[in-house]
Amino acid sequence: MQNYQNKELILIPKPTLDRLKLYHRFLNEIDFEYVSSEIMSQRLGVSPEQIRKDFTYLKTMGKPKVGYHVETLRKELDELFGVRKTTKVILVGAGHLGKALVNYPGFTQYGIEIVAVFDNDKEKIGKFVNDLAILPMRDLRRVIKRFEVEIGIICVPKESAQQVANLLLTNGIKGIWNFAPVRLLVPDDVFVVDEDMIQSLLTLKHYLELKKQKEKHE
Ligand SMILES: NC(=O)c1ccc[n+]([C@@H]2O[C@H](COP(=O)([O-])OP(=O)(O)OC[C@H]3O[C@@H](n4cnc5c(N)ncnc54)[C@H](O)[C@@H]3O)[C@@H](O)[C@H]2O)c1
Repeated sequence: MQNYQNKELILIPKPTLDRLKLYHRFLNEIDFEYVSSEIMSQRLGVSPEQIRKDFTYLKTMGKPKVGYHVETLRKELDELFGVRKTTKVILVGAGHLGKALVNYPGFTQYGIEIVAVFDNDKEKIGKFVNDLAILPMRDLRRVIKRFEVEIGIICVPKESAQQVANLLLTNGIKGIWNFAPVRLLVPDDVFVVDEDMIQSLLTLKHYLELKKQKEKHE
């Protein structure tokens, strides 16, 4: 029952949340004092009405003819996404993708710190990715406890993903960023976000196909 209540706490619908992330990124790129929904609309391709509606989820109100105070909006969105608080993360699967993620320097800017990398391949254990030594799976519990890790990233082949997820959960992880192309089964109080670049590419391919077909018929 309690698990269900946890999920109920998310009041902002997913499409709105996705747009708020887009606005957040945009606000970090500009150095105006105020920004209007019209300007944001021109730059982001979202209608001004939609932007104003999305901002009703925040405390900040726009001023007529001036717009929104950028710094206040930025702070509020930082808070919404927990950017100013550091969240400790571990990654399992130090392969092609796992290494690329560990090597990516951009997470820290958003309050995400990868504190350890794990793998079950004896050949890899002890080797370094960036400045992190690859650890054996038996160290999982100790590291999660010591660093109070909240999120686990899964970068193992799909055949091992559920088993790795189970291990993460038994050791106290409550949020999983899953890159394996498989639907993970988890209890209700655990959040899983699936990431799939292939799906995004297929969407892009689909749009290009549509465009080609349209041009053929014109
Ligand atoms: N979501 C995306 O857009 C996207 C893009 C690329 C790859 N992937 C997926 O990410 C995963 C990793 O891809 P890759 O190319 O890096 O693979 P890879 O084979 O290079 O790396 C996988 C790593 O996982 C380790 N591993 C396997 N089973 C394990 C277990 N039970 N416990 C701990 N470690 C284990 C392996 O030793 C290896 O180091 C795959 O599931 C792949 O399909 C997703």
